[in-house]
Amino acid sequence: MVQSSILGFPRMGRLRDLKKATEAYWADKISRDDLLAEGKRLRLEHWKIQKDAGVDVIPSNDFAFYDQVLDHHQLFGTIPERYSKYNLNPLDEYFAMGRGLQKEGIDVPSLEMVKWFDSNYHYVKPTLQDNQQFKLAAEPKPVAEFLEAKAAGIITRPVILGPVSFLTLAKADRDQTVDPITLLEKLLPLYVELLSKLKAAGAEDVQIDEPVLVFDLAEKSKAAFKPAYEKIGALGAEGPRITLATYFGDIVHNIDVLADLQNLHSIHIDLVRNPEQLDTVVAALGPKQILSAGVVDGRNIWKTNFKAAIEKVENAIQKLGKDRVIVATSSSLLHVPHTLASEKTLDAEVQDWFSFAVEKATEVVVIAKAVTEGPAAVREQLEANAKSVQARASSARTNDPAVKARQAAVTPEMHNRKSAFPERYAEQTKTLKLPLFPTTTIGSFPQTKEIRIQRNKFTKGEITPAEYEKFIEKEIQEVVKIQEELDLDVFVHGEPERNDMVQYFGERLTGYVFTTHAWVQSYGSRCVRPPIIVGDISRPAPMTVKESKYAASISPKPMKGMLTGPITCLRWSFPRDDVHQSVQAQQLALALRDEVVDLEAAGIAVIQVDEPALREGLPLRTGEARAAYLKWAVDSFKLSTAGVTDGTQIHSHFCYSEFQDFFYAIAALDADVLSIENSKSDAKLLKVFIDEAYPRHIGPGVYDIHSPRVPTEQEIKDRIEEMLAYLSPSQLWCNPDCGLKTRGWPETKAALTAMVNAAKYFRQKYSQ
Ligand code: MET
Ligand SMILES: [Zn+2]
Repeated sequence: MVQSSILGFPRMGRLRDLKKATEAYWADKISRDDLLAEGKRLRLEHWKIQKDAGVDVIPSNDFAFYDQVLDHHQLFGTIPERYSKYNLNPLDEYFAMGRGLQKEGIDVPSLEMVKWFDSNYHYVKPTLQDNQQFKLAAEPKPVAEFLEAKAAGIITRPVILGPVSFLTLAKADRDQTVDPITLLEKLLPLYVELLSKLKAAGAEDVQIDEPVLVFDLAEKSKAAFKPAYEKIGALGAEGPRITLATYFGDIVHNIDVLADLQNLHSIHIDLVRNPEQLDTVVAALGPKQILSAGVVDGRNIWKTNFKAAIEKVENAIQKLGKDRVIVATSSSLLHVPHTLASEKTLDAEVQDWFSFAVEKATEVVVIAKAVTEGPAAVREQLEANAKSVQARASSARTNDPAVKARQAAVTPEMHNRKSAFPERYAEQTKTLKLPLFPTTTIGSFPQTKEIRIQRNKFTKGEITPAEYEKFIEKEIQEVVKIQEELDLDVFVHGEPERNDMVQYFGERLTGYVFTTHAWVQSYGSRCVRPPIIVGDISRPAPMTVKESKYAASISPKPMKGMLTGPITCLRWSFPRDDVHQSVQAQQLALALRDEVVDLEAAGIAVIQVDEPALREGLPLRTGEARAAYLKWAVDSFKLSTAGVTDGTQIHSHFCYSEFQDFFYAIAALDADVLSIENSKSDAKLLKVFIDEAYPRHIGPGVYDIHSPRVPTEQEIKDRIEEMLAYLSPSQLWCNPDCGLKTRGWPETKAALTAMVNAAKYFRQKYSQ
């Protein structure tokens, strides 16, 4: 019999129950016991959902109150002393590492959090010491959760992060120099101990995630697999059977590692992302080893095409036989929303195309049954599925001939500005007349409670569109007045009308749909609800011109139009899986190009196209895949911005500072002005701009907007002074790191006052 399996289930619950409980606990509104009980309730509910769906292999220890990687800190006793010294309750210590703690004389920042591979989930980086000791928790969470499920009559497969991935994803603590992978020998005994404990508790199977196998691994990490799994495998019958799971990429480039993993029970691979790796992996399996075939997408919300998925599994069965294949989700389902059943407002046509975690649980079961008993056993499901797949493929919503025709007519010239930067700059100076060290902000001003209340009223129909528009105009008037008082040089309208920088545009484009409950965890208790791209994208009408034009009409200063770029619109949505992402990006680019041209025609001479997600789209592996991505990503940006005349100044914004390995891409965008996050980084990073002789203008953020702390004028001056070591006075702009929507007004005004004064100081210094 071919079994069905799930690699991990989303833990937030149907109505983001975990988020609510966790935040209530942080706000002292519920007790620790209440929170623990809610966690337990959710775990049970999720196991039952999977069991009721008929899933054979159900995960445990996929639950976490904050982050599953952070859980391993407590599991292995790697809690830095700055947290452990307070002797907090373990749960509070855990949250202190995840989100920092400022309370009753304790003031400790969080550990670093970074993106989990190329997903929008963030994990807390394991942070290790030079003399790191490891100690297995007295009551290891994987054992506790296994027993909890067992007590409820459900036998699960505990999930743990493997030693090589744990150490490869780890870093030395600040001021420490240890190379984490060198700690392998010390860490391995804990895995052995944990696995024996799991076995003793009754766990026959354990899933060990080693997703780093999809990277271009450093030799040291790659070489760590052999000793690690020799040791783990040596447990033999004393330990559980191990499924080693990889996902989000292929492992063909590391295939030789499999030779050292032949004592493991099974190997899981992602056949949604990389179906082509099947043959290579099958050929490298040991004679009895089982293949866990990830054919149900753990990263996206589309209904699985049963026919295609069954073909993939059959293909594996042909080579291995039915006993050696398991049907699985491609990765944990952490990255998809809980259930489609919560969506009451989607229209029936598109609703039938989606499948969230609960629905995907049924999908693995149907596929497993189809290959075990033959298609007749699930004929009804297969027929319904084929119908829905067919309906999606031929729907007028997916295919817009006008969009396709427009894409076919895109020429190489459309990607380039009319002239090179020096000529453009000369034209821009004529109209903009900006001083040295021009000051500006990144777009949004504080989104006050009042703004949210009015937006809510408008969404619910409690106020008319005209009333809402009046309100927005009043907000714009206010921010214009404030910017006048602050004496900034390039104004913004403040984005009061935008709920979210992607959703706002999605709602004004065809091809997008929106959900009401489809939340996915981004980090800790924070969830996002990405819009879904269902079809060809076009712009029926201008999206931002009204607000920008209004703002420009009430001030003599240059007003910056503000757009979200094509790659960010794509990356922060659930993309289509039926056309390549480059095609979707180009459609977005064409829609935005029209907007840029319309803004210019409306008299907006400065236009910023934000691309904060450009870097995170980089493929996990270097080399060709990266170059290909950068080509289409850069082209999309250029296509969206190059329709204007030389006199229009194009800005772009990136809120991350790791642009060293990425410099060429940013430079290739050919934006007249870049603003980048920089206030927390070493100004030395800016050296790349001299080394590469960057010719255009740039505003490295002069202060951090993530905290309410107000920088002093002197701090900003020092910052600018440092930047001047790398950038010339004539190319430097002054701006914060990012938008100010999460800030309050008092600190915003104070910080911008300091910024403007600092800029004036340098302006004066350099104009003499
Ligand atoms: C995450 S980048 C945000 C840019 C946007 N224009 C803002 O100011 O909010
Ligand atoms: Zn930003």
